Amino acid sequence: MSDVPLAVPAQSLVAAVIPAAGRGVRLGPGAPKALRALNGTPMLIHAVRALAASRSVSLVVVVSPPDGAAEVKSLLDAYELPERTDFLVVPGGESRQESVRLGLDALPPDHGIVLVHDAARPLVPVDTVDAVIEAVRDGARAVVPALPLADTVKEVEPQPEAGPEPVVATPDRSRLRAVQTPQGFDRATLVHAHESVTQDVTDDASMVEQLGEPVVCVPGHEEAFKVTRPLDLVLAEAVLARRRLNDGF
Ligand SMILES: Nc1ccn([C@@H]2O[C@H](COP(=O)(O)OP(=O)(O)OP(=O)(O)O)[C@@H](O)[C@H]2O)c(=O)n1
Ligand SMILES: C[C@](O)(CO)[C@H](O)COP(=O)(O)O
Repeated sequence: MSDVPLAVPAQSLVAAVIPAAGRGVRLGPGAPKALRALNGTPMLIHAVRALAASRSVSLVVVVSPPDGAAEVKSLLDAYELPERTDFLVVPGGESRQESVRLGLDALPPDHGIVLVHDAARPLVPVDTVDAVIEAVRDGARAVVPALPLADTVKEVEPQPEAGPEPVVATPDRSRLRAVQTPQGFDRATLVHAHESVTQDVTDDASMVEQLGEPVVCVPGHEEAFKVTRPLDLVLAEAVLARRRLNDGF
């Protein structure tokens, strides 16, 4: 366990860091993934609106592609966003982990709760954002939204060449969860994790786990899926179309 004291008063301000510096290699050729359009609006703007929809989030720090800070600032100026929320843009790094750290470095001192949310999860519902914040306010150091798995999962022995991979094990699916973002943290715990863990990780909560600190899951949401491959764009636009129908415009 770390000796970082837990100090999240009920009225702590909440900041969201949105890593958006990835190239989107798995999506195929084109602009950096966060800047590609979903129904005519950049994915990043959908993600920023999704986080700023929470009345608890007073600051959003966007971590832009390394040479894209000016373009991202122009986008934030061009699209309608809630006036109660402040926005900052900082250039990102080579890995998601580095981009998140650069976002954390830019936070002003007065925000005690930090959410980290992938720009690539543009459709997360506000109820999921609020559930994560509430769990941190209730005393958790690290909170991840998560869903049970729909598929059986096999552990395999990866092969150097393409070809059949021997199965090593079939983990008990009932104990596995697919985790999403926003992941929510007591700020001091997350900063300490980013200062201490040097190993490559794929999410922020696993850095907190490496400190020996508890991480808890709250229910995630199907619409918080990550836009990773081309088919995910089709799904995202279908979700937006369904929302427009449900909203009656
Ligand atoms: N150097 C990086 C790499 C990723 N990300 C961000 O981390 C989130 C999750 O990453 P992922 O979905 O893997 O995005 P990409 O790295 O862009 O995708 P790919 O691996 O296909 O290139 C995305 O919002 C992405 O912009 C980032 O800020 N900085
Ligand atoms: C952080 C994350 O979205 C949680 O599921 C995921 O680990 C990011 O992985 P990626 O391969 O960098 O997209």
